Amino acid sequence: MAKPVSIEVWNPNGKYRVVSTKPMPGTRWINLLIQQDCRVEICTQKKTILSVEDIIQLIGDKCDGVIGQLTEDWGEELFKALSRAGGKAFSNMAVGYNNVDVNVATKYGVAVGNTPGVLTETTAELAASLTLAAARRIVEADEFMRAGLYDGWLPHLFVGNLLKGQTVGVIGAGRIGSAYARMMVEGFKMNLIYFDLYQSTRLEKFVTAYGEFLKANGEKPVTWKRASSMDEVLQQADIISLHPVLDKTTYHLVNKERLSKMKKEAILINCSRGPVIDEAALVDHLRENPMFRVGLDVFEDEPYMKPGLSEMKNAIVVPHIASASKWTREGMATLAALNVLGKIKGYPIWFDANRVEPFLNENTPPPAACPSIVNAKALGLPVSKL
Ligand SMILES: NC(=O)C1=CN([C@@H]2O[C@H](COP(=O)(O)OP(=O)(O)OC[C@H]3O[C@@H](n4cnc5c(N)ncnc54)[C@H](O)[C@@H]3O)[C@@H](O)[C@H]2O)C=CC1
Ligand SMILES: O=C(O)C(=O)CO
Repeated sequence: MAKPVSIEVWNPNGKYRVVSTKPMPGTRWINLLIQQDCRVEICTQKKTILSVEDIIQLIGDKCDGVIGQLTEDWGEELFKALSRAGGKAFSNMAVGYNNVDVNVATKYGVAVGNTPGVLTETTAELAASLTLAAARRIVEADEFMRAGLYDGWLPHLFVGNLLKGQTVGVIGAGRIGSAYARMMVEGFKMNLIYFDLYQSTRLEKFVTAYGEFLKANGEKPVTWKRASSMDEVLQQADIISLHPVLDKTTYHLVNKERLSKMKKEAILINCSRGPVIDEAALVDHLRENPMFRVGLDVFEDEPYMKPGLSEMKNAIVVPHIASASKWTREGMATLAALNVLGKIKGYPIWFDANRVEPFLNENTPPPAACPSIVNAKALGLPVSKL
């Protein structure tokens, strides 16, 4: 028998029981649920990653919906328990939902929500930060200063890479990949090469227009290219940033063979999901190519790193913080709560998951809709006409 899990309860007499497996930033999400007659139970257990058994306990005998985290394994056992407790909705507090078996959720009639859009710029900014930190060797230089090793300016001290005029490669030019590409093109006048299964017309138009602007001002225009294969990006780009979803097609997308195709002094950034890179192969590559650098926000076996990675001077590692700005995290909590609430109340699905701003305006009530339900079509849920 698993140990009881500690919880905090809001609005104990609410009609609908909604469980959040973690305390989440801000209070708007709690207030929105309470205003619509929900009893909100927040797990306060001091344990970073809850087990399936812990969550089954939290679900209990009656539960209308759950807000969960990307660290949790939402598969057969949890959706069965949720459905048995009368649950209709689950939402990840994340845009990525590779921790959720959506087919199983659909089988049990449970809607699966995610939180797109609100984290796009914040995540792209972290990818840009890692790019700059890797290009200019900021972490190494900081460690050097703190160790008291600086004894005067030297022509060769921490020489890194100039971004201006170089080529930035983006794999997965969706919301975040496109936002990152724009930052690097506009901010550092880099040329763009991207690979995605779909054409990103908006991104291409942006780079074209910015190139024309530069030309009109007597500067060298930036350019863009849609690559016909991922390898083309790896061979041509000086900086490569990974932004695809994690699924069967993107598991170990960057492996030993592909690493060997990249330039010896290239910089690789990953703010998508750890398993997109074969991390053991990456450690070998970093060891054999000291001028090759990486900036990683995500890891193959989080929270662990593959042996050897933490010793590599040419790697910058941060603990999955790409969406960690206050506004974004509060917004993610709000979208996740509204996904669950909307399904419980029988609201339709918002017409465009890429345009969720109306749900984030704190001065107006949110639309009566679920912001983003990934299995809406499979469940035959109606779409909002708003
Ligand atoms: N590190 C972090 O904290 C965060 C990580 N993420 C990750 O970033 C991912 C992307 O998020 P969004 O940009 O909002 O999603 P999105 O759906 O807008 O973009 C993903 C893009 O990947 C492309 N893609 C899919 N398979 C591909 C393949 N085999 N090769 C090339 N491209 C492929 C899709 O066509 C799409 O354009 C999320 O699924 C999540 O895993 C998102 C937010 C924060
Ligand atoms: O949203 C996601 O997918 C994350 O990884 C955390 O923001």
